[in-house]
Amino acid sequence: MSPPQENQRSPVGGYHNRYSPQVINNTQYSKNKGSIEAMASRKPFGEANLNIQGSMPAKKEGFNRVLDGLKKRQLQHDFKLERAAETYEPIQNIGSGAFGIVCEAVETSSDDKVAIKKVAHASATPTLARRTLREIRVLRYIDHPNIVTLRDIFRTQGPLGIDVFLVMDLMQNNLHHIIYGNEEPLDEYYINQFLGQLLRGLEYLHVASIAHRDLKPSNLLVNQDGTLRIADFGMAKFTDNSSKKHDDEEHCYYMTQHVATLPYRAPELLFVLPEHSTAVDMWAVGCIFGEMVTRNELLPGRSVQGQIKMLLTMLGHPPQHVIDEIRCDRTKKLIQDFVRKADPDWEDIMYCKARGDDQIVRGHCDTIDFVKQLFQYDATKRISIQEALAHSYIRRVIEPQGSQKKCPFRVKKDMMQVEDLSHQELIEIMKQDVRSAENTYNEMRSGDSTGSTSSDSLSADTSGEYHPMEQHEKIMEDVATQISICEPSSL
Ligand SMILES: Nc1ncnc2c1ncn2[C@@H]1O[C@H](COP(=O)(O)OP(=O)(O)OP(=O)(O)O)[C@@H](O)[C@H]1O
Repeated sequence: MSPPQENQRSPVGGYHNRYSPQVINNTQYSKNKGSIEAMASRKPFGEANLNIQGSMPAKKEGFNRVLDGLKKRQLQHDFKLERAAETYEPIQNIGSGAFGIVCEAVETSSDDKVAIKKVAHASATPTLARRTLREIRVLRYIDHPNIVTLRDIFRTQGPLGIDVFLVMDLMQNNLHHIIYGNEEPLDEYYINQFLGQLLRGLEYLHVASIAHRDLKPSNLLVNQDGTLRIADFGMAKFTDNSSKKHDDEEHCYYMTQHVATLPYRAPELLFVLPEHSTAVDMWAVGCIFGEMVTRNELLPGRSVQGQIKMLLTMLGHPPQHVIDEIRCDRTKKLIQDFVRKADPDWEDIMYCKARGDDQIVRGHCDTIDFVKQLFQYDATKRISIQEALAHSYIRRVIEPQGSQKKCPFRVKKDMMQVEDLSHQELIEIMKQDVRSAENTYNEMRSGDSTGSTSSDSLSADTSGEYHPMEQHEKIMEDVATQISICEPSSL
């Protein structure tokens, strides 16, 4: 059966489900060819056989009609766009997470396909408001080929507060589906390409001291041409010394609320260590890389305690100085009482997890060393993004790129502010941000290139008791003194 075409009607009615488990065509699979020469002999990446196939069984017509009707009603219920209904027409639900529902839609003026993420009642709790503001503030000024593109923001008034809608470029799939959508492990070529793009997207963020903090395969979106973009910035955070007091609170939060996805959670979050930074993402990179190679989660814990035991079993004990820093007595005791295991043999771990088919790791010292460096218990010893990009394994398998654009300085400043706001302030600033973004995007759509910036719009609105712009500027001043970086052009 030939693969369904994009937007072809599927046997069950509605559009072909491009989000069902997908397949990488392995016709180009060639074991042990990880070098740049081997990559060069392949088709250009844009033409690669990254085939997307539907896997929905045919169902009876009547049943399908009912099902379609129900889905349509659910979509209409979830995506009441109010004024924005003139601009966007929702087509189908394509994904949901703990905080958002995402639909595919068409921008009526351009016929472009977009993804709309709805964060329902975003103002209802401080956690939701902070998550939403973080996502808005990271994505608004970011422009990078490996980070999802935000096209528009708007809000509606829902029964439990504000519903915020983020409109993004539509991506066709996510890495989770791609890893598990095939019987065979992922082609080594794609593993390296995905890893390279993930590292480049992270470099852009980490250089600006922004940690994503929720990296996992389902948050890495992938298109048919193999482009990978990092998505879901609800946990993203500016990480420097000045945010330590919040880290303390968040460590407890992590322990109790299970915010970040456990199998990708770094030990400093899991063990309640005093500090964490962009290094948490590098641990997750190790987990994602291992998962691409083995088609199995490397550290699949299902509870905080289970995850800690999983680490101890697979990776052995943390060094004593790391244990000494743990402030949660229960965690400390759990680790101290746990039977000591030998240090990990990464070749064996990958081999065992891959059920004996790990062509990428077997016999490659540099790959093993790369993995070891990512799984350092001590975050200060863990490989940084720059070290990872300079590592011999990465240099062997990924073509070097020229110098990258810098993340705008305003993103750092805006992100810093998010962590200091009370619930009420979060709501006010979120409204301000959405309003100013709406203006900017509307002006861009209507071709007005003199569109006001966020600061213009914010300062224009000074009604009411609370003055976010004053607060904003004060924090900017503080940040400017705290961070000794001078980038006047991006201010
Ligand atoms: N731009 C996009 N294009 C296509 N699909 C997308 C896009 N953005 C998100 N998705 C899909 O929607 C799903 C949910 O989105 P997202 O992860 O942002 O929501 P969330 O509630 O914040 O998730 P989580 O529970 O991981 O925190 C994703 O796994 C992805 O498959």
